[in-house]
Amino acid sequence: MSPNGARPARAHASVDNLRTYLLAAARRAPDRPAVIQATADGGLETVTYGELERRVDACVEGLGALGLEVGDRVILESDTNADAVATLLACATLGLPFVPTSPEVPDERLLTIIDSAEPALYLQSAHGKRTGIPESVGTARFGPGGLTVERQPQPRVRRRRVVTPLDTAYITFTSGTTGRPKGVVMSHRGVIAFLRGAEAAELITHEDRVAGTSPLQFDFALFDIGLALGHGATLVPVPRDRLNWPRRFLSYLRDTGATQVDSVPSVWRPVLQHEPGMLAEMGQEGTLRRIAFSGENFPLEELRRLQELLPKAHFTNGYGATETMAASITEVPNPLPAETERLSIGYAVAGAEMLLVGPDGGPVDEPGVLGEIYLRSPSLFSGYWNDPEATRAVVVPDPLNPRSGQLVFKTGDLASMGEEGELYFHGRADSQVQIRGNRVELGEVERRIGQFDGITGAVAMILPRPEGDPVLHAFVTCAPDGPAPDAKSVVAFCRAALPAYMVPQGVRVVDVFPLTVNGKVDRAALAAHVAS
Ligand SMILES: Nc1ncnc2c1ncn2[C@@H]1O[C@H](COS(=O)(=O)NC(=O)C[C@H](N)c2cccc(Br)c2)[C@@H](O)[C@H]1O
Repeated sequence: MSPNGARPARAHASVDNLRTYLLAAARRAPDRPAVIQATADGGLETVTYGELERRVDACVEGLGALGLEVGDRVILESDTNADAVATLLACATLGLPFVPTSPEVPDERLLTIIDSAEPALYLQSAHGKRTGIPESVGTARFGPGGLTVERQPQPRVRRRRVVTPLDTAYITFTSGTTGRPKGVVMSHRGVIAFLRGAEAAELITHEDRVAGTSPLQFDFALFDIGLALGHGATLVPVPRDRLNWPRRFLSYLRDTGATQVDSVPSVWRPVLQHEPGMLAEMGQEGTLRRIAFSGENFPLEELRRLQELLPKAHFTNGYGATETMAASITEVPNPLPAETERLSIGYAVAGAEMLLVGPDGGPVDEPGVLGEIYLRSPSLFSGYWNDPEATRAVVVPDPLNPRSGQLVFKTGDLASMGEEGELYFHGRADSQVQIRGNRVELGEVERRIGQFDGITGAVAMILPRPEGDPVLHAFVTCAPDGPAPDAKSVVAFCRAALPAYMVPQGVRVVDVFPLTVNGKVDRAALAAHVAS
């Protein structure tokens, strides 16, 4: 087929594509607010669905003139805002996978991602500060008026004529805990399948204002964009400099009229510590209708405190991995019953199903027995970028029907089943370790330590030792006004309630828990504490 040098391929309006799905509201109600965001001078501005679509098309025109081929990667570096959304929707329109990243990602990590993804183009906003992009990559800046090209991408042969639902919407590089970061390749069909499944959870209506707090490279941010725009609601991206100051964070939520806040659990820690009063006031105002969290366990003591301050709000536990965007969205009772010791991750979203598989590879049917979660889902990713071996390890034949050709996602998470088949998360399979032949339940150690007077948070982990058994260590944060607990009392407190092998050898007080760029507790950083 002769190269289609003429005009770029586009997604047909009736076919699943992120742009079509997320701008549907633009057709129905162009004047409704799509994004409410901070302006440079500290004010707020509203971008309507009609204006958003105009910005998308301006960017499509700029991108379309660069001669890129469907599948060519575009690095998109930005905080979450209307122009970033317009740019990623423009990429979607042309079948250009965007690789989201954000200004606080270190240079060498960005270069690793560029080295792996071999992008055609690197995009940042008009005031982006990144330099040092390799010569082989084109560079441009995006803004409300479209693109300003600085360095043309290298010419490519264009063969593709159609953008299909199976084409890649984005590739997000996970901070792979081990070695090289893995690029999760997600198709338009996969993303939209999850967003449609999430609609059945009826989290929001078109009147909601969803505050997003995750950096663009974390697919929680992409979920926030998809959830808000997919419902014709309003996205309220929270600027990074607001997140780090509890009072400013809460003021921003109040000023923008946010009705839902999506975040990892750690976002609430400083708010609970420094501004419980202001949060309680907002709880009484009733504007904040829902708190949705994902990414890791929400420590129950912290969750209970948050619920006390927001007695009218709904709480939602979102569980799942980037490889399927997510898996389940579960309402958390408010208040949490006193006897609850573990949050439910419920059932997979509509159209998907979680299965527990035992060590023998067969299904786990009885309640209370641990198994690994396998997820059957139309939002299954296309594979890890350029890593078929890693892909084959987690995209596996359906254990219930291996001959069918059906593939499921092997999550690496352990869970047990309740009486009605709802699941309870028990941690990562690869973080389950034995101490003297006994499986250690880190969550149980953390829960026990969290009950010690004056301790506000606990993280337990197993540290390998060059010789002999791995060692169980605990890190704790304490109430600022209370006395720092001494390690011996904490160890004794654990010994009184836990089997010997689950009693930490070392207990170390830290001011705050270190966090990864995505806001999860950075366990590697804590482990380095001990090694130092
Ligand atoms: N709710 C939990 N309780 C406990 N452990 C959780 C929860 N959510 C995850 N995890 C853990 O994090 C792993 C996965 O990490 S990830 O790939 O970075 N993805 C994520 O964290 C976020 C996830 N893509 C996502 C994105 C958008 C919306 C939702 Br709704 C969920 C899972 O395999 C779990 O081990």
